[in-house]
Amino acid sequence: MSDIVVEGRGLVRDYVTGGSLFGQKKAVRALKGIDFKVERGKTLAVVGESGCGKSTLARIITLIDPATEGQLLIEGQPVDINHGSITRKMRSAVQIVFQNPYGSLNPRQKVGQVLTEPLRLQGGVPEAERRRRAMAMLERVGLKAEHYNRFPHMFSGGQRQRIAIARALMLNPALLVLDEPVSALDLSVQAQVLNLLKDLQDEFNLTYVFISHDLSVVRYLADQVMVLWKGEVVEDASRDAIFSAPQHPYTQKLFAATPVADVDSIRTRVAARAAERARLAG
Ligand SMILES: Nc1ncnc2c1ncn2[C@@H]1O[C@H](COP(=O)(O)OP(=O)(O)OP(=O)(O)O)[C@@H](O)[C@H]1O
Repeated sequence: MSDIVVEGRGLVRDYVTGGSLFGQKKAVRALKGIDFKVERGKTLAVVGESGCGKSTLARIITLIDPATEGQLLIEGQPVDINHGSITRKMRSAVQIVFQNPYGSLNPRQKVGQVLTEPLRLQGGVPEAERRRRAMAMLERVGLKAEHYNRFPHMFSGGQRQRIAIARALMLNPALLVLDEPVSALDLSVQAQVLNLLKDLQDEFNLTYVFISHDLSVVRYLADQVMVLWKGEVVEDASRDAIFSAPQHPYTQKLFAATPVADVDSIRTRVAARAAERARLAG
C-alpha cells in the first residue's frame, strides 16, 4: 500500500484585493483546482513561471494560509485551517525552508535559541535535552556544536541555510516544503546544500515538496515534477518522463527556454563532493 504524506484534492485559492473606500473588490484565482499526492520519502518538484501559484501552494501545504476550496490531507488526515482542526502533531509534521537564509533567521537570536525554540514551544522537553538535540542537529547539518552560541550574521549564506534546515528538522517533520532553498546561494554552495538535503531525506525518510524555477536543480532532486501554469496543473509526471519527453506545449516551451547545461556541472560538483566525503571517511 502506498504511504501518502501530503495530498491536495481540488485546491483552489482566491485572493480578494481592493475594496477600499472607492476601490472595487477584485478576486484573483491563484490556484484553480490542484490535485497532487506525494509518497513518503519522495520529492515532488513544483515548477512554473513567476505568478503561476507556486508560493500560494507552498503556503497552503505549510498551513500558513487556507485553501478557498478543496481539501488538503496531511498523512491521510483532512486539514481545515478555518475550523481549528489542526493538531499540534499536524503542525510539527510540516515545516518550511525559505529561499532567503538572511531574512528567515532572527538576527537577535543566537543559533541555539533558533533551534531550541520549536521544542520549547511544543513543551515536554527539558532544557538540557533541548540543548543536546540542537547541538546534535547542528553537527548533522554539517555545522559545529560550538556554533550554538553564535548569531546568524556570523555565518555565510550556505551555513545560514544549513541552520534554517536544522531548525525545520527539530520537530521530526514528515514533510519539508523547500521554497527555492538554494537559489540565493552561489553555485558551488548550492551543490553542497542539495547534497545535504538528499542525505537528510535518505536518513530521515523525509518527503519534500520542492518549489523551484531552476530546472537543473529540479532534475537533480525530484522524483516527480508538477508544472503549474496560471494556477493550473498542466503536467504531472516522473522526472525522467518529463525531462525526456515533456507532453504539454507549455512544459515544452518552459524546458526549451531554460538552459539545462548546468545539470552536468551540478552533477560533477555533487560527485566530486561525494568522493571527497568518502575520502575523508577513510
Ligand atoms: N496576497 C496576495 N494578494 C493578492 N494577490 C496575490 C497574493 N499573493 C499572490 N497573489 C497573486 O496570485 C498569483 C499567484 O502568485 P504566487 O506568488 O503564488 O506565484 P508564484 O508562482 O509563487 O510566483 P513567484 O515565483 O514570483 O513567487 C499571482 O497572480 C499573484 O499576483
